[in-house]
Amino acid sequence: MQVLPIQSGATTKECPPQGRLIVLTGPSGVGKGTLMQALLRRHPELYYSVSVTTRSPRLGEINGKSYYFISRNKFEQLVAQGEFLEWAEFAGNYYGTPREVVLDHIRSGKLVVLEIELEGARQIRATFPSALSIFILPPSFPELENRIRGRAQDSEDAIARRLRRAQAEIEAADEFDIQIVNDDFETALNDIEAALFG
Ligand SMILES: Nc1ncnc2c1ncn2[C@@H]1O[C@H](COP(=O)(O)OP(=O)(O)OP(=O)(O)O)[C@@H](O)[C@H]1O
Ligand SMILES: Nc1nc2c(ncn2[C@@H]2O[C@H](COP(=O)(O)O)[C@@H](O)[C@H]2O)c(=O)[nH]1
Repeated sequence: MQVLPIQSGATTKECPPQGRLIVLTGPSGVGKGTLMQALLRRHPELYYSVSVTTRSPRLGEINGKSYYFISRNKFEQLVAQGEFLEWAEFAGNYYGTPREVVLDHIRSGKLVVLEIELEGARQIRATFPSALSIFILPPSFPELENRIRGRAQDSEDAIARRLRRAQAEIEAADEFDIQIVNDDFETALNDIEAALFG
């Protein structure tokens, strides 16, 4: 049987060839989460990896669905135990992708989708060369700021930190397999579908 090596951190495992890791990345506020939710509604067969974070829940966010919300101490403990496929600090908080559950779903043949920031996406590209990585771009920087502010869920300080980081993130777009501009939402969603399903 043909096998696909999965390289994840220090370990190398094998799994059947049909599973695949898909990474959606791009600056904060560009619309990754909204696109992801729409994609999951259209394709319930996709497995969405719920991340772990030390950020406080926003209004309406549900533990275990939006994120697993944990303390910094607990997060650092999980890092030391090698529990993350990738992790990064972003705008003052930690974020990470649980390792085993994602590997299990890839092994069982699922398309596993991650919605993560730049540093984590780079880690995945390095450890999973076969992953498909999609970078979502805003139509313009002022529009990105409008979207972050329009979401009205972050403090002024958090918005400033996210915008400061966004410029460098946008400059990294070419590192990834596919670049999609999220101007018209339906067009961007169709472009993601085309990248995933041909
Ligand atoms: N094509 C679009 N046109 C206009 N507004 C959009 C578009 N796509 C998303 N938005 C809006 O932009 C805001 C930010 O979107 P979203 O929260 O999905 O961004 P994000 O990239 O997931 O941010 P973060 O990385 O911080 O979680 C939301 O209010 C969303 O409704
Ligand atoms: N490296 C990782 N980044 C992640 C993960 N889960 C989410 N994110 C990204 O963090 C920022 C901020 O998210 P927010 O919910 O606080 O707005 C955003 O770019 C997310 O895509 C993860 O597991 N690893």
